[in-house]
Amino acid sequence: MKSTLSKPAVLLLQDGTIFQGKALGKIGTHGGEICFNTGMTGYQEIYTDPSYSGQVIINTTSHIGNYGVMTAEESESSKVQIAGMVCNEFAPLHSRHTADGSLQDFLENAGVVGISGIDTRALVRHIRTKGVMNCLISSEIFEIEDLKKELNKIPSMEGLELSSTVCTQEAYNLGEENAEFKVAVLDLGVKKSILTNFTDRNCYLKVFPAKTSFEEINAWNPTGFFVSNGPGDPAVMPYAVETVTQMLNSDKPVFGICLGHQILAQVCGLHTYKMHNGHRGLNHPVKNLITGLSEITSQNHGFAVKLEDIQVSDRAELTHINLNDNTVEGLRVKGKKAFSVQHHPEAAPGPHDSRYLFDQFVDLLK
Ligand SMILES: NC(=O)CC[C@H](N)C(=O)O
Repeated sequence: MKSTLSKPAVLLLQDGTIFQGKALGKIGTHGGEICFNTGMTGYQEIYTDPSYSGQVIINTTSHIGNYGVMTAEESESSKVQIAGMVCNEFAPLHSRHTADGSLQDFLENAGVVGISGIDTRALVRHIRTKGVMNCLISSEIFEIEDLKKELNKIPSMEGLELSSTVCTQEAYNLGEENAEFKVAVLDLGVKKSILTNFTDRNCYLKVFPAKTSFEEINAWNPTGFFVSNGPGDPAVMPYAVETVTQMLNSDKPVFGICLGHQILAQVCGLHTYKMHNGHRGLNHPVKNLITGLSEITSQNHGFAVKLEDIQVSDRAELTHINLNDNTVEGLRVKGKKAFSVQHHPEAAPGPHDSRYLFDQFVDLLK
């Protein structure tokens, strides 16, 4: 067993609560906003999803690491994005014939500081009651006052713009050049599997950095626009709201996922808010109000669009609702070929119930 895994570690929450456990990943000190994901599989996809930038992930499933990693195939971006990881049982050994390494090595090489041996049920119940907060994990500092000092340096997720730091810094193309449709992607922290869902549907892509102007994007002459998922607070991204406003004004089809949905909502004059606790998991029930059918969805968000705003909007119409807590899950823009969802139709990880939304977008491109 790696020696790291036998060293002690500590988790300090912003409200002063302390959990003791064992180190994993890299020996060090790191923190972020503490969030829980209830998915039972897909840890590698989660850790490499750019939407998790700045967040420490509690995996509520009881065993993590047991199937190792497939570095290239199962990563949602080119690096590990999470700010830390908390779990109950961390598997020192993995078993899967296609794995190319262990999760311990994967996290250690990525510089991720983690902690295992935590009663994740108690921890999640605590956060569910108190609401989302910052935390610090350390396997090198054990003095409470020193830990508190480090924790206080972590910024609040509310008011934080992160897309421009995690997105591509150079525009690039993906797919077959002679494909039927050309989709311009506004990269706010896009997941790889979203892009493959487009290229699998006869779309040639050009992926643009978050702060690219509409003029530059439209100069490529796309058939339609996609506004991606991504980390941070949607309320502090006026640049993206401006770009998507112009996308909408062009009358070409527009599709948004998660952060992209929150931006499209703001274009329609709706507001977003920070949730008491976000939605992160693979089994969240959502109802499509147009078809009357429900779908089981993959989710990862800490902000949401205000339901009261969309109920009185003359620009946006509610298309999907969350069956657990009646939060806004989807909208379409009246009189435009534009729609968006809060959940993740690409899944990765998660069920594929909502993949029809990619087909719906391709139908609009036609
Ligand atoms: N997956 C996402 O795009 C997340 C959107 C946004 N950062 C939120 O937490 O709500």
